[in-house]
Amino acid sequence: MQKLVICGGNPLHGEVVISGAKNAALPILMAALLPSEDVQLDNVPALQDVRTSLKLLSELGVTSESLGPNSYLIKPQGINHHVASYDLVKTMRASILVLGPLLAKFGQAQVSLPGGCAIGARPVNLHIEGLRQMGADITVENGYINAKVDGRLRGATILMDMVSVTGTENLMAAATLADGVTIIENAAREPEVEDLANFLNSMGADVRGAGTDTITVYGKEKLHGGTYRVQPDRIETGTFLVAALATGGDVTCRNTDPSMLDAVMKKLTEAGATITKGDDWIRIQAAERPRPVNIITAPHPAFPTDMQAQFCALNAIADGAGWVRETIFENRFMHVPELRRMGANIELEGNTAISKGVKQLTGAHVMCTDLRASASLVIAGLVAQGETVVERIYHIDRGYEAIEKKLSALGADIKRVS
Ligand SMILES: CC(=O)N[C@H]1[C@@H](OP(=O)(O)OP(=O)(O)OC[C@H]2O[C@@H](n3ccc(=O)[nH]c3=O)[C@H](O)[C@@H]2O)O[C@H](CO)[C@@H](O)[C@@H]1O
Ligand SMILES: C=C(OP(=O)(O)O)C(=O)O
Repeated sequence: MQKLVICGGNPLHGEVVISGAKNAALPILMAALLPSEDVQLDNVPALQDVRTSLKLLSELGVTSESLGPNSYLIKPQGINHHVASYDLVKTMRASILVLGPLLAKFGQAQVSLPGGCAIGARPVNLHIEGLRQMGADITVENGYINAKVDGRLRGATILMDMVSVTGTENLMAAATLADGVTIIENAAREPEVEDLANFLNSMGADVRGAGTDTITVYGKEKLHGGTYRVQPDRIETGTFLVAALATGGDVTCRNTDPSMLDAVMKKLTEAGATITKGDDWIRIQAAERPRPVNIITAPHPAFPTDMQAQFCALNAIADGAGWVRETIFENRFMHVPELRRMGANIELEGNTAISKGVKQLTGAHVMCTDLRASASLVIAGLVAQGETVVERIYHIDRGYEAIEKKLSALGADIKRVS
């Protein structure tokens, strides 16, 4: 099994090019089965989750052709199978995003229940309830969601009980081929939802209001093909910004979008960073030991849960006490015991991680438990004294393209070993 070996202590300096967003690319790939013509997707990140998505699509009968390292031609004409099996769904929860598009286009879908994962139970009841309101007949048996509808899904007004990102995306994508108008209330406002809406509209869909809490979709009989560029990854950007500040560096993230990162940049500034930005870049300069910050995760535009683990690593070395409260997932502090192995002084009280910053972390063997927990361990390794060995890095490869290469180019001493 591969590991990352990091010798900490080098401040990060230079420029890093940000990849396309995992959490935008995955729903877009699944929605690429909706049209009746080919779709070209650009700026698709080279990630394990993308390879899993292409495999899932290929099992359905979608063929894809690589047009370069980050571009694919998706050909949805050959779909002859409507089942997303447990073997693939268990490795990537976002597989659930195939449910809405398959049902809308073919009137049937069988998708394995994703089940719980390290960060929480993560049920999909809102996806199922919304599709039922659109006329689908859905049963859950033997670990599979079996969905069918006679004819087309029907437009409906759906009030979501909770804000759900993939729930909103599944219903929005399904609604593009429904008969009539669908209104999704209490919709997620995450930038990835907007990116999916823009992609759907580029194929002739009529989706309005994405980025607000009410999305209206005017259903069409069919969608056409096209070309679309996936938005930059705001979480990868945020991760590099935190790594730069933690190491006392000076880093510019290129090919990104600062408008998606207000809450993160606010906390970085509170932590003592100087931030400058342009339309598609952000520069962070560290001046002193980071100051501690207090964070509450919440749906966009508030602070993203996908960035809290990285800030736990930052607070661990900050000059004073700070806390991080997680309100989205019930078990998203798996990184804390690992950070403690490196000398961090962090206490867990319910859903809050309270940290008393230490001057120096020390290298240790640590283990990844989930994607962003892995990122926090890498950041801790970059600042720790001595060698840190990060194990089970398949988690990090789900969501960070060539992380060790990008960090090495910024001056980090990091290598991947088998
Ligand atoms: C592929 C992708 O885009 N993943 C992101 C997406 O996950 P995902 O879309 O799975 O997360 P949700 O927004 O759905 O989850 C938010 C909360 O709602 C709950 N819930 C959700 C659906 C449902 O049917 N019932 C229910 O109770 C969840 O358990 C969780 O407590 O948004 C999360 C929250 O920003 C991010 O951390 C993930 O990186
Ligand atoms: C939790 C995440 O992803 P997923 O929903 O795919 O597990 C993430 O991107 O941080």
